[in-house]
Amino acid sequence: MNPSKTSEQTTFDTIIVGAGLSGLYAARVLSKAGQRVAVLEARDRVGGLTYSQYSQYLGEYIDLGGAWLADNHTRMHELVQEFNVPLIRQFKTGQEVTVDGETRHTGDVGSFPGRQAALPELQTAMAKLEDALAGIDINAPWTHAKADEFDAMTFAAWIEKNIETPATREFIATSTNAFFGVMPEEVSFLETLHLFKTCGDIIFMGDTHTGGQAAHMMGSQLVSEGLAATVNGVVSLNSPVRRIIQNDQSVIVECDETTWQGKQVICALPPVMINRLEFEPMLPAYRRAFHQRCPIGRYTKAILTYETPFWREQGLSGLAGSLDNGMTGIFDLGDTESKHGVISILFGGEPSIRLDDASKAERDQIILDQVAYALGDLGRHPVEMVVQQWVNEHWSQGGACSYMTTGTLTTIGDRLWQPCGRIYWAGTHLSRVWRGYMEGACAAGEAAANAVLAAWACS
Ligand SMILES: Cc1cc2nc3c(=O)[nH]c(=O)nc-3n(C[C@H](O)[C@H](O)[C@H](O)COP(=O)(O)OP(=O)(O)OC[C@H]3O[C@@H](n4cnc5c(N)ncnc54)[C@H](O)[C@@H]3O)c2cc1C
Repeated sequence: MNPSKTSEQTTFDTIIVGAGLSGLYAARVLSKAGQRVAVLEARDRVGGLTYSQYSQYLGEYIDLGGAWLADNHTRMHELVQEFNVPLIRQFKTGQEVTVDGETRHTGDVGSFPGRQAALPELQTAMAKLEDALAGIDINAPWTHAKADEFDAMTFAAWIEKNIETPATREFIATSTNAFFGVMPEEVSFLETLHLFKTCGDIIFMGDTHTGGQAAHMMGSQLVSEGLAATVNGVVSLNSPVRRIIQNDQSVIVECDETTWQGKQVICALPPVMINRLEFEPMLPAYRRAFHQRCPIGRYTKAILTYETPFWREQGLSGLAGSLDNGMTGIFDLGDTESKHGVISILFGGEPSIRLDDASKAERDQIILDQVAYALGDLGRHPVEMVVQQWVNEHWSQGGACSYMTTGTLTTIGDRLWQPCGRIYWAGTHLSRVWRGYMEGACAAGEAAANAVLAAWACS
């Protein structure tokens, strides 16, 4: 797929930087419209934050990045069907577990076991949050009546001000850790509201019936591979982009040993990765400020495989959460007929921090301890265990979502979607639906491609 490694220029209509779902979806829209496209990817694979490995033991793919879909992830569902990617409804028969240190609380799925102290104030807290959410315009969150106040405070500050019970505070605080890999102390409250609003609401995001955790793929990277195979042009792997030069007529995109020319470029990278690129001329100050004020969250995900789904025999569903931030969540990845057991355990935001700098042995021990506390001691003996620490991935620097710090949305929010000359922007962080999710990545890619096509039609 790579053009020869020379300094020869290769000319396309649009150059797309990044072969994650967003870049590839943009490539799909442009290809269908008849454009010739080059997608340049730094890694030796497509898919970005979707990354699948084949398990010899299970005879199927396991996912170390994005996997779950809500029923209203329409673009992703179409792709899943088109590329025959296995999709399993979330198994949820049996009891749910909440661990608090080594103590295990059990209850019906959705009954918040172990969270009794949080429940009396939970309804009031949720009503306050819903109230704030109601005023958010997805296309212009900076127009909220309290935009300045909300953007000057972190989500943690809002929780502190509005929720009295420590247990309820803790419960609400887990949401950004879990859904975006971001601690409430790190993110603007206005930005938090926008993130939630693009996904529907906070309850729907964690819902296992039709919401954010309704069904999961076994092989999400197959979607990106399918998209890459249908690009009208080139997908060039091992091609880290270093510099983007634009003038009145065209853009030149430089990799280490190749140079690409196009009429415009779509940059489909998270801001932390855009910060590493050189632009000539320099990007406007507001755009540089945005990229500097939009870090990415922390996610570590592990998949553990067992001879049998032993927890089911004990009446457990395999769904588990944590009261003390020991981990974020455990999910059973099997279907009702599964012979083998397979679970996913996620450490998002705060729970991920203690894994980030741990040795491999310490990290694995923490993971196995958490599984054992939730599902029992048999959890210490997986047949296979694969761990992905996204903060330590050179070409991602974290996951799942880029988030804006305080004061960013209100100062530069209204220009986030604007192209800078011939440079257009994509990536899930710019989506108006399901920001931070695979659906959001596709939607942002589609929006950027449509903007390119609109400009093309006028030229
Ligand atoms: C552990 C984990 C679990 C998740 N779970 C879910 C889930 O269940 N459901 C869901 O919907 N979403 C989930 N997500 C989020 C989802 O995977 C992402 O939102 C989505 O894949 C992001 O796509 P993207 O194209 O915007 O960005 P990315 O996937 O980050 O794509 C950017 C691409 O650019 C490349 N790149 C970087 N720098 C350069 C450069 N200089 N030159 C060329 N290429 C470069 C990268 O290698 C990458 O391929 C999860 C993410 C993680 C990490």
